[in-house]
Amino acid sequence: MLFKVSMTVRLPHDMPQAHADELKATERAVAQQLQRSGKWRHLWRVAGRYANVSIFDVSGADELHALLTALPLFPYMDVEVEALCRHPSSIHDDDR
Ligand SMILES: O=C(O)C[C@H]1C=CC(=O)O1
Repeated sequence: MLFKVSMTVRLPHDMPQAHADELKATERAVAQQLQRSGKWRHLWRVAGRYANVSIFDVSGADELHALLTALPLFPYMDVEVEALCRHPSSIHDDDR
């Protein structure tokens, strides 16, 4: 199943820079591993914001929930999830 996920990161202003840097580095490693696995299909920065729009390809909502809540930055994110289904006019076979 495909899901569109919008994540907005809000790190506390008083978080020590070293802790923020460590969280971001760990998040990057996890995100890149999930992209290599094919589960995190697209990752786009929203221009001008500390936010992204992503497409996940997972078995269902339970797997997506497990992946998102395991992200190191999850405690500092606002997350919005939308389930996607095939568009009848799409010419692509890989969008289901
Ligand atoms: O930067 C972000 O949008 C937050 C998060 C998502 C992937 C990643 O590496 O960090």
